Amino acid sequence: MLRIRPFRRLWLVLGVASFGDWLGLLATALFASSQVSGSAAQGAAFGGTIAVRLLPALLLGPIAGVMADRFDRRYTMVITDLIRFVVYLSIPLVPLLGASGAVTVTWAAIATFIGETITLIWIPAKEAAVPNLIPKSRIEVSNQLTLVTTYGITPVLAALGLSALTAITQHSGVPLPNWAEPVVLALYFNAFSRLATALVVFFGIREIGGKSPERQQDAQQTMLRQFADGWQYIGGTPLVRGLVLGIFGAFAAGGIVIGTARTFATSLGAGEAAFSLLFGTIFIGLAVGIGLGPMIVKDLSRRRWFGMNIVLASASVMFLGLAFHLSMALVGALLVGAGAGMAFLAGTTLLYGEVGDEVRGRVFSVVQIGTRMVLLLAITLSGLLVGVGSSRRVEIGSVAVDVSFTRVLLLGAGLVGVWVGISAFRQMDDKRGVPVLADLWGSLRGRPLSAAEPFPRHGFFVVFEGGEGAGKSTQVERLAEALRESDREVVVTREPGATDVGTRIRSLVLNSGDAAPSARAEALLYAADRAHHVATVVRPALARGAVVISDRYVDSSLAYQGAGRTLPVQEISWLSAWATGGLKPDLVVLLDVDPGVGLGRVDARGLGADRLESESRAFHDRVRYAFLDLAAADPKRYLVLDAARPPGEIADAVRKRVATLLGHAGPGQPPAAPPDAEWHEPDFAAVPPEPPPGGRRS
Ligand SMILES: Nc1ncnc2c1ncn2[C@@H]1O[C@H](COP(=O)(O)OP(=O)(O)OP(=O)(O)O)[C@@H](O)[C@H]1O
Ligand SMILES: Cc1cn([C@H]2C[C@H](O)[C@@H](COP(=O)(O)O)O2)c(=O)[nH]c1=O
Repeated sequence: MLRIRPFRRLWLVLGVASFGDWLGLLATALFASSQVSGSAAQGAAFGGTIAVRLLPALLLGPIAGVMADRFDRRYTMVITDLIRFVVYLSIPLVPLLGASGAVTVTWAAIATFIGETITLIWIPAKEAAVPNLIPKSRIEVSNQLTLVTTYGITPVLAALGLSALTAITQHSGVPLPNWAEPVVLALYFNAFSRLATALVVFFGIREIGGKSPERQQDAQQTMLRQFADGWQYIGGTPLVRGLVLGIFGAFAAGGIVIGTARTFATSLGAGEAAFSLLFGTIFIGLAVGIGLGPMIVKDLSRRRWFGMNIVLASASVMFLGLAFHLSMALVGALLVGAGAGMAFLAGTTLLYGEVGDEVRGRVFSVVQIGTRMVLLLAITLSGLLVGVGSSRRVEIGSVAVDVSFTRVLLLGAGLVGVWVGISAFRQMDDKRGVPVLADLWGSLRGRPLSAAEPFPRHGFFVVFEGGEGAGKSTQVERLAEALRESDREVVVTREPGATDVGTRIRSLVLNSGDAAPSARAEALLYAADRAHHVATVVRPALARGAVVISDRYVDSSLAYQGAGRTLPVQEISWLSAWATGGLKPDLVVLLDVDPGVGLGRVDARGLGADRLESESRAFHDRVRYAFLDLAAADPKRYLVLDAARPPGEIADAVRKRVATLLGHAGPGQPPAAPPDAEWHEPDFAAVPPEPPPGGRRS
């Protein structure tokens, strides 16, 4: 709790300063345009002042981050704020000293330029300092608060406040002295808000000061070396590189929509008002995404969420390209904003948490400058490109749509963004082996799936599945014999019952007489056996480089407890993913046999039937078709064989497939074709009533 206090103080003062900044931006532009006459000159003064605010990013950007990492951040923030106070205060004071309109405008532009340049040093120092003030678990909330305040509340308040003040003074009819004009008052507010920040940081947030030993050591290097190291760190750290590129991608998506919005609105047959609506909707989406996103997805992995949001924003840009009605376009714009906002929030939160203190200033400087540049470039380039080519009117039924280059641009940009998002997702996925949609759905419902456990996997994992008496044990032994002839270590195992714990579980589920577990308890018992089996037998063997051959694995639970007992299959899938830490087999050999034939073989052994073998024929039919459905959903991973064929033929087919998969990999080497990372999502909604077509088996 104590550690949060300084941050609260900082947040409050940053809110006021941000309000001052927005007020200053609007006021300086209005002030400059009010000093000259003629609409052209006023337009140039207004636009020029805003452009001047973006220019310093290009010039000072590269060294701003180095300064934030090199010097004491508290002093950096205080000194830069004091300079800004003086510079901003000078803007309304110059005309009071009798300067002409032209001199005043020129000075307003120069002062804005200096102020913005100084801001570029202040922001990385602040961004780098914030994570040192708050516990890691609170970073997202505080980041959320800061983003909403900076980009949502304060710009709106500034615009409303300024226009309200102007309206009141205009309607009152009382002539005001120059120094009390609303715009001038706003400029004073902007200047004094910087003074307030400097004082609070200096006297109230001393925690920002000082340097870690790593930063002290880094400061021995030249600034050029530190600058080069910063770029090397960003380029050479996959997570940081992915995050930075992803954030740029999200801003590019927003920029393209803004740049094309005017032409796009016209192509929808709507006018200026539609443009403003689209523009405003993006910002509403942004605020909604940043404000509500974390509450909705709850504990979903932020790395995954980041990639998902880039995909959401980009897919929404594509949707915009296809929209033929304003209502569709508004939905698209809302989703673009929400996706971009959530991606920005997740990305910056991850950066706060993952990037070390000694290099944080440089990373945030790149993010800050890069996003400005990308936004500016995307708006300008897309604004220029929309003029290319002519548009055609296409009629689809009763709807007429203008097919223009704007739409092509939106579709193309969206497609590239989707690709970037998927790549980012793949690069930084921390839950490999956990199905994406199930994970998302689970998180929305408050039950996120845990991440796949990383481990050095050098071996090969084959699983035999099938109904009762299909011949699994027979084929497991045959394959093991064949593989043992090579130099490989072969581990033969089974579920349930491969361990001491498993033996007890096996007798509980299969031979418990009248004390039979309920369906859910049964599912949990199989999962418990599996968790222990994977942790103590399968993973260690795979880590050693062995070939592990298991008689039954996860699919048995999906088929028996899911389809057989009719428990929700997705929940059984979650349970298994959790129990196994996301471990999937490289190959599943499914021995498919008519339950009548299989149970007949079991009967012929004369050992009696266990609890599951004694289930109804309908139960075993459901199990059979569930296995076949699982294989059909992921054909690359499965080898489906007709278990009525002679054992020797089946063994040959299995041996061949295993040899192909092991390829030329020697003992202790991973298989030639590494398995993909995710569980397929079973869907047993429709169990086929008739026997499977022969084509599904080899
Ligand atoms: N392809 C086959 N054709 C005919 N009989 C077979 C075939 N494969 C195995 N059998 C016989 O069927 C019986 C069951 O075989 P096996 O124990 O290998 O099956 P299983 O699938 O492991 O059975 P369970 O479901 O009980 O674990 C055994 O008596 C075995 O000799
Ligand atoms: C792993 C697993 C197994 N079962 C059932 C399937 C069989 O009836 C028995 C196992 O015995 P077998 O000797 O391998 O035939 O248990 C299940 O219902 N769920 C599972 O996850």
